[in-house]
Amino acid sequence: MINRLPIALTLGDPAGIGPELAAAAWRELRSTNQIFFWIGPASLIEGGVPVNRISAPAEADSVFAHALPVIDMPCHAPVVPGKPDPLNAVTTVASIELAVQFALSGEAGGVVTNPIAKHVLAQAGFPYPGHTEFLAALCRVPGREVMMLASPELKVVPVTIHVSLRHALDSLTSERIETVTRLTNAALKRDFGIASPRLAMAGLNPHAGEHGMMGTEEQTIIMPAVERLRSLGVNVSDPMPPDTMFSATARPHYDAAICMYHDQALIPLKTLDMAQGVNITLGLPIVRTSPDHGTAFDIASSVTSTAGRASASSLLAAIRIAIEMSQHRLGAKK
Ligand SMILES: NC(=O)C1=CN([C@@H]2O[C@H](COP(=O)(O)OP(=O)(O)OC[C@H]3O[C@@H](n4cnc5c(N)ncnc54)[C@H](O)[C@@H]3O)[C@@H](O)[C@H]2O)C=CC1
Ligand SMILES: NCC(=O)COP(=O)(O)O
Repeated sequence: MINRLPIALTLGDPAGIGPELAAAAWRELRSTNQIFFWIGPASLIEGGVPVNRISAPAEADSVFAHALPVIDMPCHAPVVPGKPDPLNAVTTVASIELAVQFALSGEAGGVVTNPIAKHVLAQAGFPYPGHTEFLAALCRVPGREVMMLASPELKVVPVTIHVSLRHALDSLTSERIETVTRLTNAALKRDFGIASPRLAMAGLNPHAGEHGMMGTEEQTIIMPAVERLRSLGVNVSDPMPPDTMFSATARPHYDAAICMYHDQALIPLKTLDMAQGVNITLGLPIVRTSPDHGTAFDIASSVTSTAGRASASSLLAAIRIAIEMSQHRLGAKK
């Protein structure tokens, strides 16, 4: 089955590597049917990549083989690569909003986001800690958002996301673990075609608490969630020692690891495979993926002066997975 619905790719922070990656991704995909369009300032696409301004996603299909389709959305302040300006936050946010609108209306197969700098948006008054929470609000499902990072070797899901470690510990509840695990289980079936998902539950403490000697959250918070999940038919492990559960011998025994906090999940994934890691938001009515890396201000440059240091591999993986997820969902509707 070929999905002809194009993917909407957002601007991200215009001073980051997003514009350069959009151009690189088009070069790589222009002769395939992995069609996407970019929502951002057409003037930022450089390096000899032809641009064709479109006004609706449906126009992307006929344009894509010859030029990068762009819904032109100018920035308010001059864009200096590597030097983010909060004045341009309004365009960054508007690009995300429009992409979500296209996905909700069925005009786009899904949304792929280029990286944003959280602190830059915060300086401009943006009230969300990241895309994940903002997208849930735009889709009117706040609190149901679940972040998954996926690579060919590993899928991880942090139960708590963009909060300090201290706050993450305080906000860890059996209810949240149960909700995140149920949504992950459902997404593995719906979006990845895994009929009977196997889930690994991480412990929180060293040695998963060592029978209560090194912490009791495994017994008081995590295990009650595990028992409830099992009563609902979810195939989930007891809390596993976090230091060994990501080893090469452990990984083949599960389809995704449920982790207690952001870095417990993202450190193993990015260490194993930052180049192909993809960030996926589960729990939304739309498909949303993103590269696993950030804005990389340290290497951002205009394409004309670039040394070509930014790799588009994670963005390409994000586009491919968005298309695959969209196909799974379209197939399920038939
Ligand atoms: N999905 C998103 O919107 C994400 C946004 N961020 C944001 O990015 C900003 C910078 O975060 P950092 O922690 O510095 O992480 P980063 O991923 O932007 O950079 C870390 C290192 O990896 C390199 N790098 C990143 N992407 C690369 C690529 N495609 N090709 C080659 N090298 C690459 C960078 O040059 C840097 O040395 C932060 O403000 C953060 O909020 C971070 C992660 C995800
Ligand atoms: N560390 C992952 C990250 O920052 C991505 O967050 P989001 O912007 O996709 O919510």
